[in-house]
Amino acid sequence: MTITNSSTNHYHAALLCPPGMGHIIPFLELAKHLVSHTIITKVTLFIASINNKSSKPQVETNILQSSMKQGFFDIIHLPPIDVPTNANMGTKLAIIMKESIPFICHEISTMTSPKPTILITELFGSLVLPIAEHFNMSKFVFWPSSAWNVALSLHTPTLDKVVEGEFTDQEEFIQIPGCNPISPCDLFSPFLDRNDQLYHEYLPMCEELRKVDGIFVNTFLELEAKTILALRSGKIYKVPIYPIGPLIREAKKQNCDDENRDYVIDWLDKQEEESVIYVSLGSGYTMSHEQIKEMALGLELSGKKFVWSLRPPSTKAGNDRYLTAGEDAGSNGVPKTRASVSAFPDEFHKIQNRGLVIMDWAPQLEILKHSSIGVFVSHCGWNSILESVSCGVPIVGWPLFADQLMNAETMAKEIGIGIRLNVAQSTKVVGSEEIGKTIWKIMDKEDIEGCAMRKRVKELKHIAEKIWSQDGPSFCEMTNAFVKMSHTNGV
Ligand SMILES: O=c1ccn([C@@H]2O[C@H](COP(=O)(O)OP(=O)(O)O[C@H]3O[C@H](CO)[C@@H](O)[C@H](O)[C@H]3O)[C@@H](O)[C@H]2O)c(=O)[nH]1
Repeated sequence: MTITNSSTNHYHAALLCPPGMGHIIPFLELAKHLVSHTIITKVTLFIASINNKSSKPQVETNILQSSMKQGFFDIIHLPPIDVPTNANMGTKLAIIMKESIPFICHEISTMTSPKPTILITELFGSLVLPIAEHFNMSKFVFWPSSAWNVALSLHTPTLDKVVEGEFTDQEEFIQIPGCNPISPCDLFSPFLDRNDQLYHEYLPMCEELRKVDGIFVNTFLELEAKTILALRSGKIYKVPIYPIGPLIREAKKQNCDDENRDYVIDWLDKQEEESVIYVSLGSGYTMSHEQIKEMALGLELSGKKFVWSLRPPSTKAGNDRYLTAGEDAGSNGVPKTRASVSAFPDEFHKIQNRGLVIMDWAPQLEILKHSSIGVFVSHCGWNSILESVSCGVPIVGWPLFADQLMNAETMAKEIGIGIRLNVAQSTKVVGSEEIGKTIWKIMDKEDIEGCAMRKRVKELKHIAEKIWSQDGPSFCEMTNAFVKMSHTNGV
């Protein structure tokens, strides 16, 4: 794309990222892509943090250190903020971002060459956006989740006026102009209780979202065409939408222990093509005893080999991070050498010798990229969905909370690359039979639906490969955003 004269100004973009790996990973990718974009000369990434007693996960430190070493952009850690321990994560994030405002203002006011002219943050940081006006900066939101989720948040101030009673008690699906309707059961945390502090934090964030110069969404047209077109039609609210995904890490740059990484990859090298299941329910979630039991039985029923990234309940991972389920096992299948795995149920021993359990940070992208992986059992965090798409791996979705229920629905229905598991509403657990038969269906070479999903995800993989090339669609979307900004704001 040719950039017009008025857009040849070079900008300094300040990025404000909430704490947590699900946010930090896509923000680092956004920062790298901005730096490599010709219109942006400098990027500063502010990372907010929570004041808690436990130290930062080693992997977070490793990932940030390796980005700093590359020296493409500056990283500023904001002072840790105290939050009530009993508050839910959404409320904690809102408090952290609001209380970080004085520190961000101080940092921005001291920056001189060049002064930051663009502020980009996430939904939870949107309450910080009014400071952009004070510093004469353009303001953008970066959305590390689906376009459907953007549509819901943009429509929330309208829904707030027309929906009576609790959202979750509605008998009808929630309608958003031009988009797929949303089941009240799939709405994320702020919608669960309109009297809760979180809803009162969330509503003004949605109002701020309506005032930005643009929303960068980590998605692309072929993934969510219907929703992106609805957003762009202005029927929901007139805000410029820029799909700039998929922003995901390179498979080579996984920040985990090399020896452990080699152990997993060597094991995968010995397996047949598309024969292994990869299981991971996210970077922070700890499975319950009951969930582990059903998953273990489900893996057994599937009859396939597996790699399972697992955080056991109420325990910390020990030093020895990788084990085959059988190798270190005692008579009941519980590995003897690890006090921490005493939390595993007996069902675990039924799958011994069939797979590999990773008790710490898994090299997820490298695993997904490996030709032996045939399916990903995922909690449907948006980064995981994008990574699976980019590696051409179909998904079995076990959504747990937050946006994951809507993500799983999009993954299965709009994107068409997998199946969402049925979760028992009372226990929030999926039965082993459901897990086993769904895995089987997706991996079965004879199953027509399974074949269609595998074909679709491979097509999307090829599209995703070219999307960030120079003059590829996502590169051009980013250019468009800054060209429009310079015309509108005259910066
Ligand atoms: O052992 C692990 C576990 C995770 N990851 C990586 O960590 C990221 C996890 O991101 P995601 O799949 O989005 O899960 P969460 O960390 O749970 O993400 C949070 O942030 C997402 C983006 O906003 C939301 O969609 C989720 O609901 C929310 O829980 C991905 O890049 C994974 O590759 C690893 O590399 N190794």
